[in-house]
This record gives sequence, structure tokens and C-alpha cells, in this order.
Amino acid sequence: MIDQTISHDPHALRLFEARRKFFDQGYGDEGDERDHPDCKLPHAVLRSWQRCLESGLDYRADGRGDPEGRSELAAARERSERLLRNASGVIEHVFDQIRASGSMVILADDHGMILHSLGDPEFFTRAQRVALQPGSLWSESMRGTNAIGTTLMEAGPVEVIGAEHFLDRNSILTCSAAPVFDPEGKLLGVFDISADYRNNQRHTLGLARLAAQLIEKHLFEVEFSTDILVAFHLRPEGVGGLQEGVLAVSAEGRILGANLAARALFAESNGLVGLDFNALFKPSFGHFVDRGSRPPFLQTIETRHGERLYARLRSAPSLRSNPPARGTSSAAADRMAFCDARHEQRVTLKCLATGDPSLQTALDRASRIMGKDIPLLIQGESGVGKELFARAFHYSGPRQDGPFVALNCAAIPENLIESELFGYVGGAFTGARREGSIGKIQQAHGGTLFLDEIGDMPLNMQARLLRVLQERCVTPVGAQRQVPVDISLVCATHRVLRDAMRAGSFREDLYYRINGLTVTLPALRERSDIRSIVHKLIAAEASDGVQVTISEPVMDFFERYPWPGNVRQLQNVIRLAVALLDEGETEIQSCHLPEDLFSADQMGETKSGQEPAFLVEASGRSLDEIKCEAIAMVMNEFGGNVSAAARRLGISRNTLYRKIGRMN
Ligand SMILES: Nc1ncnc2c1ncn2[C@@H]1O[C@H](COP(=O)(O)OP(=O)(O)OP(=O)(O)O)[C@@H](O)[C@H]1O
Repeated sequence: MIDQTISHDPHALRLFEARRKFFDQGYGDEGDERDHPDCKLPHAVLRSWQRCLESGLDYRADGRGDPEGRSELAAARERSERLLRNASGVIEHVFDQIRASGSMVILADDHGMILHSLGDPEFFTRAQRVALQPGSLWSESMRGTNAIGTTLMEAGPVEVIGAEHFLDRNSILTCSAAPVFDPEGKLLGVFDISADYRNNQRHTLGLARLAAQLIEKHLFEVEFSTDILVAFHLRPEGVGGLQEGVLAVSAEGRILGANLAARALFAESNGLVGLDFNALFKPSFGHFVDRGSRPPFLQTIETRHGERLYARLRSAPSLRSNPPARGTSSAAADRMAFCDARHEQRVTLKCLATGDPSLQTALDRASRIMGKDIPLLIQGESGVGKELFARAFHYSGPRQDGPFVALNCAAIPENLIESELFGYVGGAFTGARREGSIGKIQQAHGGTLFLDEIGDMPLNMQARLLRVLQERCVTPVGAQRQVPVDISLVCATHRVLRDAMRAGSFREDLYYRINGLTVTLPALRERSDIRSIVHKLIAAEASDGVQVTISEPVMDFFERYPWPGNVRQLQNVIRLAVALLDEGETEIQSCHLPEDLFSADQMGETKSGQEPAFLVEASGRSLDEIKCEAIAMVMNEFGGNVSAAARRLGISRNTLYRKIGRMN
């Protein structure tokens, strides 16, 4: 049963003793300490031995099992094409790391058939003696306890060293394996590293696990490249690492896929796929997306079981083109709810007219080019409503029954922009969906294509886009033929494109092609219709039938505040205020406003003693007046109680005394 080589190895001898106990007396000592003097067997190994014994397998059996024929291997590879495609890079990478260590890297399918292997030549020959080669089946029922087959049975990483293999003949091996799951939690196969028993290295199991995780990560990112990804971890620094949990979520907030860490965190018995984001987390999906789309991108969220996580929203191209239905996402609902007809999905330019002259000019000019083949370029700071304007332009014109398709050029990785915009044919590149994919340009056929943050489009894409606009045809990646497209183009940017042109990051010819008409939307602080917007936003946020009003001091403060985040910020402030109203309370007062609206920073109390950037920007508008206003309002609200007012304002009592002194 044991050869000369291992007879000098204390571990091997203890293992030999353990085998004797198990096979002769029918029991074994379980434990996780392999080096324990009593040679405790790892739980997984002992469980496997028991299974093998119960199935009638004989440990002395030859069990070699010739490799299946070529056609079986080809069929298995075909069946596992998705696994092979996503694993090939990892196999090569890991093999590079362990080259010349007398090891072999193996990928097996979910039946235990070896699909692919890379190994050092000297170990290859030994491995072949036990049929460790492509086409061989290493299921537990076929070959007893072994890392591949036992990993499949245990659905977790397993290391099987020397005589822990059930069959005597396999005791020349040491094998470490980890399962690979698809984003739905289905076991796809096993990543294994095998070597001569004498070359056993402690860290090999860790390497196999890491490799399996890398394959899963790759698979996840490729399969959900066009969906919304939510990455999270218990610690902020864990987000972005290999241990992060990742969920792929549809625009409606439904879970489409979950990686292993996410599945482990929730441990839902029926899996996570198909569940609603809102059933797992607070805040709602809409709030999460809304907050996660702007700095600071890392936010805290809570699971429904009260666990606090750090989370980040990753590429969400599909969100903008397919906004969630009202009730599932407040972000999308915001966009829809702006007209008085609150359930109106199709906002029009008319709805946006709330009395500000410069906005009115933009609306008038845009109306004039409606239905004409003139591209529209919308400029303005972040949050002023450029996308809403683009939607309104689409739904006010003759293409309103066609699609409105949006792509945020800043929100998707550079290497995905091409396939997102132009689409691709099946097999065009590694990771491409077999059936290919239709790009945004083609999706917008008969309607409007909205390219947000066009200033962030990579230069090579700019050249291709220009060609599409000139030729009115698109060529998907890998396709031989052009497809004619009929689109109306609306672009938006918060950058000054002329500066980008001068800096060489934006093509001049494209610039002239996209700005048939340029409109610039005013920053909120420059608008004269803040009151109307506030009323409309309150109406959109308040629940049906409840008439919410706003106190005059708060409205006054709103009119003077510089709103660095523009309408988006105002909308968030109002949403919070409405949510903070007590039952029966119908008036928004300063106590319903977020504290950071008055924070020390915003009151000009920065460490350097300088005004924060947005206050400097608004310097033409009497900052002192704004500060005094805020202080007076809060002091008034707390009946002159300085301590309470200072707490509310987020500044110290001394600072508040000083400020009041200066005001007087
Ligand atoms: N005139 C408006 N009336 C009501 N709500 C508005 C208005 N303008 C913008 N909003 C709301 O403010 C939020 C931000 O608007 P939008 O996304 O259109 O801005 P943006 O300028 O495209 O921002 P970014 O440059 O950051 O993409 C949205 O929720 C939108 O519904």
C-alpha cells in the first residue's frame, strides 16, 4: 500500500495508519489538523471516503478508466464553451506562476471531465500513468476521493494529499481544487492544481481558489457588461477587491446575477436571482442609483437584516436607455414626474417652461428645429436637467413614438463604448454573446439617440461616430455589411467642448457635426423661477392627495442658496424634507432640511479660511446675505436657543456667537 519513498514521511505514515483504521475497523478521526499526531482526516476527505465505501468502491481497484474518446471530449468542450472561454486566460496565467514546480493546472467540467490542462513535462508522464489528462473523468464515483470529484460533491474547495486519495493508485498525487460557479450559482466546473505528492505546497489551495474567483469575476463582468452592477463589502477598502460582493441588477431593480460573495452574504435558500433589490436593501433601488451616480460614489447601504455595507454603483448603461418604471425606481420616477400630470412618462418641452427667461430661450430655440434634421447639443452644469431636456425634445417632436435611447459616454468603460454604440456580431471577440448584440445607434433607429457627456468619448470612437453621422450607416463590430440607420442626434456635455478641441481631446469635425444647434441650460442659482420648480418638485414628491406647502423663510433661503448640484440637489433636498414630515405635518420647515445644507463648510468655515468653491462661484450674489439668512432662520426656529441652533447648523456655539456678533 505504501512505497519506500513515503515510508520515511511521518505524515504519510500517519495517513497509512488512518487508512488502516478506516478500512479495517470502519472509522476515522475527523479534524482539520493534518499534522496532528493522531492524523486527523479533513472533514471533506472523511465524508468522501464514507461515500466511496457506501457506493461499493474498492480502494485497491485499478480505477484507471481510459480517457473518453475524442468525440466525447469535443462534445464536453462544446458544452462547456462558456467556461473554457472565460477560464483560458486564467489557466495560462496561473501556469506561468507555477511553471517548473512539477505541477499541472487543470480545468474540469461539472461532471469531472478534464477539459484542458497545462503542465510541466516531467509531471505530465506521471500524471498520464493515472490518466490525469484531458478526456478523463475524475468524478468521485469513478475515481474515489480526489480533488476534482470531491470538490464537485462538496461544492467547495478541497485539497487531497497523497494517501487521502481513496484509491491507492492515486496516492502519488497531491491535488487542490476549487469550484467555479456561474452568476446564477450553478456549478460550472472545477479549477485544479495537481502535483507529485512530494511537491505538496501549502499555498496551492489558496491559488486554486483565487483562480476560480478570477474566472467567476471574468464571467460575471462579461455576461453583465450591459447591466447595472452593484459592488459591496463590509469594509470600504473591500469594494473593488476580489472578495467584494457583486449583484447584477436590471433597470427595474430585479437581481439578474450574484457572485459567490453576494450569495454567501445573503444565503437565500432559493438564490438571489429574480428577487427585488428592494427586498434585500435599504434604501430603495431608485435612491441607490440616484446617489451612486455622482460623487462620493461609495455609499453605505443597509441589508434588510440591518447589516451595514459599503456599496458602489458600476457601469449602468442600460439604466439610462430603459428607465425603471414608476414605483420601482425613484430616479426614473423623478424624470417622469415633472409635469403636472404626475404619471406622465412623456415629459415635453412645454412641461419644462416654468418662467425663467434664459431657459425659455433654450426651449424656444429647440422647438424651432423639431422634426428637422439638425443635431442638438445641450450644455450646462451637472444636474441642470440636460437629460430631461433631451427627453422632452424627443417626446415633443415627430419621433415621439420611436425609441429614446441614451448612452452616458462617461459612465461606461472605454473598451465597452465601441460595442455599446455599434453593437457586434456573434463571436466578434472573446466574451461576445453568441447571438451578437445590437448597439445603441441601431436601437435608436426611428427615434432619438442621446449621447450624454459626449466630451468624454475616446478619440477613436469619435472618428467612428463621425462616419456614422456622415454615412447614416453603422457597421457592428465584426460585421461585413453596413446597416442603414435613421436617428435624430442629441448630445450633452458639462464641458466646454471648444476647450477640449483646443486641448486635442475632441475632434473639430465631430464638434461641427453635432452642434447644429447649441442650447445652454442655466444653473439653478441663475434661474428666476425657483419658486415654481420647488412647488412642482414638492407636488411630485408628496403622496397622492396630500397638499404639502413650504414655509416662507425656507423658500426664501432656497432662492438665495447657490445650489452647486443644481436641480438634482434641490430635488434631493425636497425629497428628504417631504420624507421627514411627521404624520399630519404638511409644511416644510428648516428642521426638515439636510444638515449639510448649513454645514460648517458651506457656512464658509473651511480649514484654510477660504470660501468653498461653489460659494466663490456665487460671489456675485451676496454670500453674507445667504449665511445671515440661514442663521436668522434657524435661530428663529429654535426660539433664540444658541446651542440648539448651533447643533442644527453643524457649527460650534462659539462660531455661532461670532457670526451673530458680526451680523449685528
Ligand atoms: N426642470 C426640471 N424640473 C424638474 N426636475 C428636473 C428639472 N431638471 C432636472 N430635473 C431633475 O433633476 C435631476 C437631474 O436631471 P438630469 O439628469 O436631466 O440632469 P443633467 O444635467 O443631465 O445631469 P448630469 O450632467 O449630471 O447628467 C433629474 O432627476 C431630473 O428629473
